[in-house]
Amino acid sequence: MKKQHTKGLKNIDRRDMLKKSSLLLAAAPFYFGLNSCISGSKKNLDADVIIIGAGLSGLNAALILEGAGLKVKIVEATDRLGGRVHTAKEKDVPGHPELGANGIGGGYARVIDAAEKHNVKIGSDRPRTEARKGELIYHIKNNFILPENWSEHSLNTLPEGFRKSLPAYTTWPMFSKINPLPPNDLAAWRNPKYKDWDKSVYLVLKEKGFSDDAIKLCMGTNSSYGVDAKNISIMMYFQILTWIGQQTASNGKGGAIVGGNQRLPKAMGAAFKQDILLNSPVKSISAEADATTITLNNGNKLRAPYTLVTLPTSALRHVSIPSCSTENQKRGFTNLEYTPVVQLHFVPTKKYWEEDGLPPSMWCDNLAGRFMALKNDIQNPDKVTSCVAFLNSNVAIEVDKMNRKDAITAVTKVLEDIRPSLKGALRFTYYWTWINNPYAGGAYAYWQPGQITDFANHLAKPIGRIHFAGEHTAIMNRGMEGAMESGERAALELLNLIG
Ligand SMILES: Cc1cc2nc3c(=O)[nH]c(=O)nc-3n(C[C@H](O)[C@H](O)[C@H](O)COP(=O)(O)OP(=O)(O)OC[C@H]3O[C@@H](n4cnc5c(N)ncnc54)[C@H](O)[C@@H]3O)c2cc1C
Repeated sequence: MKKQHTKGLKNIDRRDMLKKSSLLLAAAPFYFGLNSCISGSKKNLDADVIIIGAGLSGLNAALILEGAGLKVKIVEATDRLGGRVHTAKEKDVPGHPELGANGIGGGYARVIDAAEKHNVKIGSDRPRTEARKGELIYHIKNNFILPENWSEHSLNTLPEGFRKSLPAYTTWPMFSKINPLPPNDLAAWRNPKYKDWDKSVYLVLKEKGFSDDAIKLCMGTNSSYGVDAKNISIMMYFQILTWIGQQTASNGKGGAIVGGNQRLPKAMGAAFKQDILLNSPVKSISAEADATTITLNNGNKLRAPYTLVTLPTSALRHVSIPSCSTENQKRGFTNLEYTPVVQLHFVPTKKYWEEDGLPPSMWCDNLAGRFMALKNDIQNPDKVTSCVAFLNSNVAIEVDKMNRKDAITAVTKVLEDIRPSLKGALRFTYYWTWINNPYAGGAYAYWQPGQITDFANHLAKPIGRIHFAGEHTAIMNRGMEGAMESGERAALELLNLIG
């Protein structure tokens, strides 16, 4: 019997890819292999394909190519697999919250299939990076505001018709109402037909009567995407909404990997039988007529007929590559930015929320960001295991510019100033930045006005024998599923060429 998650989304966007891949894989033993299929000089080749980056996109591509009989080598800059899937170690933060990807959608067909195949369990009871319902208070312009008091509060500057919605959720229903994309066409966001919508969220909110103050509150404070309303395209929100609609329609069971999402890339890495070079940052990639050469920071070189690059553009900017295939691609590699995220983790040493009677978690318009009391002990679901100051957008950038010690001092001071019960109630445990990190450069790609029209369809264009994958090149999906989709697309692209 087919499992629930094999219905829905998977049928929409995987049908063609899988048809193609099953034909190719069936033919694999006869056609693939270093000596049978690579033209040109075969001397000094280290693999058929070198894959740079051991995130989900690189690992998925590697397993598909290995399954087709190719010799594949993965080269990874850091000492671990998973990239932006990164679970905190229990010794660093009790409850091991996710530092990177958190939720797995019910329609994440590839992620769910991979979890099943590699024997990691997806549980609906997941460690969280957000507060539970009823456990959050807003802290705006130095005032505590309970969600139930927001609609009538004097600091509520939202226009009529929006006043009842909380700042973090105000714009979504309206964006949903004006979303021009067809609900079943997950690729439509890149269709030039809709290019007039590739404009800033700011412009749209102004047209709807939002003041600058209200826009800053809703889109420039703890914003999950980008930095502020002026530098984000509303088309990206339409894409997210269309995709979420499909995720919901799939009726699948999502959640998170039991024991931490990082178990998935770890299991995928264990299933891959060939070499994975860790601690091996790549510094340059060059392409000749019949081969590609990658040079590591330590000077070592590897050669293969094809290289697949899975780095976010922010990390790729540190790597020297040949000229782009188009000017649009060059602009994309240069300008596509990643959402700023910094996290400071603490362990509560007393129940500060009982002392002042306020909810334990706070949504703040200052350096404390989203301060969340996390309950990540599945055996003991009411226990606050740790707290995180989850900083997005401008506050993340501000804190990231400080040295680590000053950042911890500054955020702790703000927390203690706004909420005296936190004085002496927090033991700092762990600091993590996705910004000041040469191998990430931010959490996930966000599209600025005009960028989707300019280069979304160019980012994945091969430069000679160098191919590209990664979440930012995904067409139908986002996040982890987008990474898996892109790895699959790139692997099939290579198999088509090599076969
Ligand atoms: C805070 C946060 C929250 C998120 N929440 C969610 C969520 O709830 N749900 C969801 O689906 N997704 C979420 N995501 C997004 C998701 O994690 C990513 O989209 C996905 O993991 C990206 O995979 P990737 O393979 O494309 O890139 P990456 O995982 O970034 O892989 C690229 C790899 O390349 C390596 N690398 C970089 N430079 C070099 C170099 N020079 N040489 C060699 N290797 C290099 C990196 O170390 C990395 O391992 C979140 C991400 C973050 C950071």
